[in-house]
Amino acid sequence: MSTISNNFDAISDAVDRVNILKGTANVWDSQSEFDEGLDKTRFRQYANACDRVKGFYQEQHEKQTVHFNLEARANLKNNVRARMGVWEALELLNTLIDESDPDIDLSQIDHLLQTAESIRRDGKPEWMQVTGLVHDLGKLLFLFGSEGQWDVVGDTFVVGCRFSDKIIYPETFKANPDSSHPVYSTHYGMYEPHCGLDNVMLSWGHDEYLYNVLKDQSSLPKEGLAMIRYHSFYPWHREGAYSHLTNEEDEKCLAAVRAFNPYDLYSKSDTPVGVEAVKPYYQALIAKYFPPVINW
Ligand SMILES: O[C@H]1[C@H](O)[C@@H](O)[C@H](O)[C@@H](O)[C@H]1O
Ligand SMILES: [Fe+2]
Ligand SMILES: [Fe+2]
Repeated sequence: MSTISNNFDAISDAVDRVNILKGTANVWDSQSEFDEGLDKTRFRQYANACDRVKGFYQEQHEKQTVHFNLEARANLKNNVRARMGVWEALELLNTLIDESDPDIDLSQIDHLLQTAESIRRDGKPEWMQVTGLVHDLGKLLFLFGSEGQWDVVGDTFVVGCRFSDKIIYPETFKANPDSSHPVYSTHYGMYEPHCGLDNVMLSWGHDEYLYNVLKDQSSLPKEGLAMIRYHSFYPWHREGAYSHLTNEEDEKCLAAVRAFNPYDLYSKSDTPVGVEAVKPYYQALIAKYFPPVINW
């Protein structure tokens, strides 16, 4: 009996995968609308970023300790911060100006719509468009009693092992007490070799928070959830750090996260999208992938 039901599970998983990829053979195409005519070198220029950005990372790199990260996760489990739908969340987030971002002058709803629209223009599947639409909604943490922006926005990195020199402003970690911790300052730190990203603690912020909210409250495929969870993990997805901790499963996620990245980063050069014009389209997509009310 159990074999039959296991078989059913396996078949329905396979059908789900086929449906996800059906008609979307180009999901991981490296070609995107940003491949021509855009000067990509003008993004993420941290060496000559303004003091706001430098100050942000100074504070973040000092305060993201293992101790803080354990507390943040415990706090997440014990609380529901708000109950609202995705569109309402988008509108609420619009009040935040992200201090970590050297490239954005627009509001968060503009950024999310630009990301989603650029994915849509490239003919990518609906689940990826809607992932683009929501990927930064975790920044709502800022309105839910975060300690500042340093525990909400910015690039992420692994805590609990030596801070990688592939993280931006690596010298600022000197001020983090974990830099001189007998375990956390070592190559593997508190981890086993190739334990997989699912078993490491990434610095707490909007990615990890939103992943935790949506993993049980959406029908996004695992690739979409990986895009959300790792989109700020530039030391890994762009710089190739942490290969001593990752496993084969992470390689599959990496392809998804890399496919997503250009839409997140380079759409910041686009002109703003008219919210009202695209609202009905995205509200229909939201209804397909999320319940009407989410526990945040
Ligand atoms: O400043 C940005 C911004 O906060 C993004 O939302 C995040 O995903 C990036 O990694 C970060 O560098
Ligand atoms: Fe983000
Ligand atoms: Fe983003």
